[in-house]
Amino acid sequence: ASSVSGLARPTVDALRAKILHHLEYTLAKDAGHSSRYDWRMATSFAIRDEMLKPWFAATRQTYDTGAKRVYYLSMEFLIGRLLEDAMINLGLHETIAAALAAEGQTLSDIIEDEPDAALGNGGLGRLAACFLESMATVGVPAHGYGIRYEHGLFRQRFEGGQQVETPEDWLSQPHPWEFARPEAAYIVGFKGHSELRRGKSVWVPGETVKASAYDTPVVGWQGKWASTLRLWAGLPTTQFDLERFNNGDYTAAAAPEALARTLSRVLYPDDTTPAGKELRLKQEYFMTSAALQDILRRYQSQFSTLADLPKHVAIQLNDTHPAIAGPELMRLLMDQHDMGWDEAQTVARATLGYTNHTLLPEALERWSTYLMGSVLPRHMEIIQRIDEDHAKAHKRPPSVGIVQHNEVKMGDLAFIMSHKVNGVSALHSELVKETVFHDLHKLHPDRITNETNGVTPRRWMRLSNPALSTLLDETIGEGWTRDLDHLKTLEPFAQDAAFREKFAAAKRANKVALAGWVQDTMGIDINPDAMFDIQIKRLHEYKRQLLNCFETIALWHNMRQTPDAGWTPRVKFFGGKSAPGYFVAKEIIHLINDVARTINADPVTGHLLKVVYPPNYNVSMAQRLIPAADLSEQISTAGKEASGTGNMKLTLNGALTIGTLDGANVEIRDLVGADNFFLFGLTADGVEKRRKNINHAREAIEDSQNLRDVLQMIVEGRFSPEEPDRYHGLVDRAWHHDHYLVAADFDSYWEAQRAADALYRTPQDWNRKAILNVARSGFFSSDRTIRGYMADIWDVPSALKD
Ligand SMILES: CCc1ccc([C@H](C)CC(=O)N[C@@H]2O[C@H](CO)[C@@H](O)[C@H](O)[C@H]2O)cc1
Repeated sequence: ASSVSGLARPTVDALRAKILHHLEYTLAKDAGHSSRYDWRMATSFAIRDEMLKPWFAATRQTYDTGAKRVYYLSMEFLIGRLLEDAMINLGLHETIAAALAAEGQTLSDIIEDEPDAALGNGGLGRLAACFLESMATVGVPAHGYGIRYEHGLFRQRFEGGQQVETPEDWLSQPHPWEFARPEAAYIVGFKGHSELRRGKSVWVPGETVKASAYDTPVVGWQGKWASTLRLWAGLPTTQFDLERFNNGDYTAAAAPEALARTLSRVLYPDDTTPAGKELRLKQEYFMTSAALQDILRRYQSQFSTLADLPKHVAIQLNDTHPAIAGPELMRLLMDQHDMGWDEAQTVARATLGYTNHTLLPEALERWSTYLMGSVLPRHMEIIQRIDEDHAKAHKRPPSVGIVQHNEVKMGDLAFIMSHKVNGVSALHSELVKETVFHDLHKLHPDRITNETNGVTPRRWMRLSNPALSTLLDETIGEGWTRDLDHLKTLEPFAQDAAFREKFAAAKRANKVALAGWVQDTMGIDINPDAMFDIQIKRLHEYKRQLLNCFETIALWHNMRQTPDAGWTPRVKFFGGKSAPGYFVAKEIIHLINDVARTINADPVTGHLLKVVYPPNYNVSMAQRLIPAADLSEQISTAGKEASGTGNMKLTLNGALTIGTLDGANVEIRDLVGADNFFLFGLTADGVEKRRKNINHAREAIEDSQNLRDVLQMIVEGRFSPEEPDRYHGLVDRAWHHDHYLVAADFDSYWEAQRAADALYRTPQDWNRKAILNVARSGFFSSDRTIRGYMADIWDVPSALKD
């Protein structure tokens, strides 16, 4: 296989010299007086130097060949740490470890010292990060465009069991993986008005900022190719106002700077309900406009005819957050490049693709026409006219329309301005056709397609789970890292007792490591032979952490009554942040922590059940928890989780799933086999039907002794003796406003959990099923997902010749 760089790997001594070089010449530190930070930075710069080769080569080849480019526009990139990922993809992990050891440094300590780049909320942001790495591995000439937030997703800590947020400040230390690109800067306007000049609309912005670029290379597996993540920072367009400063009006003097920086100051921490704030709309336009200006500048440096843009450029919108791209691309083509209306619309539509990641009505962005009209007056004009064109071209039912009830529906705008729209799992894409875009689907029956999500096996297996990865390499060779379908060859080993032993040993080693970390960081003693039952994801009612919490209480209650009944010991892990303003989710966090405090202090069940909720769940913590999981909790109300990606990561790391027929759970179960999956609960259709019975919760509770006991204990303050009525609201909602059918699914969930208990007591059967889960989940590689986008949406070939 030819790699663009095709260069030999540096030796231990060469890398050791490089690290010492950077320590001395880049950090101006002498090895004897260097902190862990210094060693991390020097090591990062040494690795970064190795990333430049494939990066330059990929960039050069793309220019030389005039290859079609892919641009991924996203308000979020949940990257995590980069040092170890870069080492793994460059095949330098052992080499660096040896080089550092020779200098008395421990690689794992240096890796731990790196802050997560938490530039995202959850699934959508992490998917974007996995896609960048997969595009670099598959060989797609790709750029990601986003915002260089000074503050990523908030830090979570618990005070009295309640979530408290503090600002995240990953940039308080220099970030070694970015290159400032001050030459790549664009003016972005806001407000003002648009006027007709010689029959042409011209926008006169009321305020402007400068978007300045920072580039981070993302190398693929074996350093054969690389993609670029370009993040924009806000800078003032006006000079520092010295005169005002000299007149002592310091704040006014600094105002332009402050205003500009607010655009890239902080990530909005909502992952379902749009904040609907003006600053958020400005952030979305800021990122999108800078990206499109940069894309057209690069395009025109290679090609002359803008009408051919769709032949050479594919732009993917990561949800509606960059949906202003439709009107903005048309504005640039018309107002700055004199293209006609119809041609500009056709060119834009042929270039754009839109991915929908949620069906939750409250998550669909709608901007008031007033706000859109005041912040982006020219775009409001263009949106109106796009809507009129669409109305003229299609006999539309009243429900269809971008502008309705004084709101701009960004979903409809993205749909109408894209040549392809996709959902993120087979079930979700069908539900998108039947619900959120039902009428538009009728008008454009071939526009919606499906691209089931995936995850990168480099970070989520080879990096996170070296124990399993080494076992796979020894058993089926290491080809799986580039082509995850190779896992299929593992299938026969499920029947091999010796292999099952080794597989179980790898899992147990990860569980022992996690138990040590839980002891060190939380002082909780957990048994590594207990079943590690893990639910890690953002806190949201539809994800039903509450159902898991209710089952935990019921299990504890039953264990207490018959502690010697041969219960399967369990450790329940929870991990996840709630949006700061999401009161109900924060109450669920409080209850889980109150339940954990009570159960973990109970001597009767101490050896049978523990509940662990480490604060500040993030990418790096996921990498620590997932390899140690036995049971993966994917228990959302059917029809609500668009796909899920944690479910894929846990399956690929040998966990069995307990889940509903929702999102990608459906495809996981189809591939791993129904008898290797703990299914429970209503289907998406079943949910709609059951909801029609307004007493569905009360009836279910009255039918379930277990659930009634649980609610009784909670309402009595069993878990909040210091405030017995703390959860009266929560219990009332469980009886009367159980929108996500926690009660209706409780008993079947309980049964499924007991089935998991029983299987866990027969390790041979458990491990055989776990091995089959790994062997049959190669489909969930984000490389396969990217190849789907390349074929179905972007029409882009790989730049790598195999
Ligand atoms: C504007 C507020 C906001 C911010 C983010 C979002 C995202 C769409 C929420 C999200 O992360 N969705 C998740 O996307 C994953 C990747 O496709 C899916 O696997 C998850 O099922 C979906 O919830 C919605 C609304």
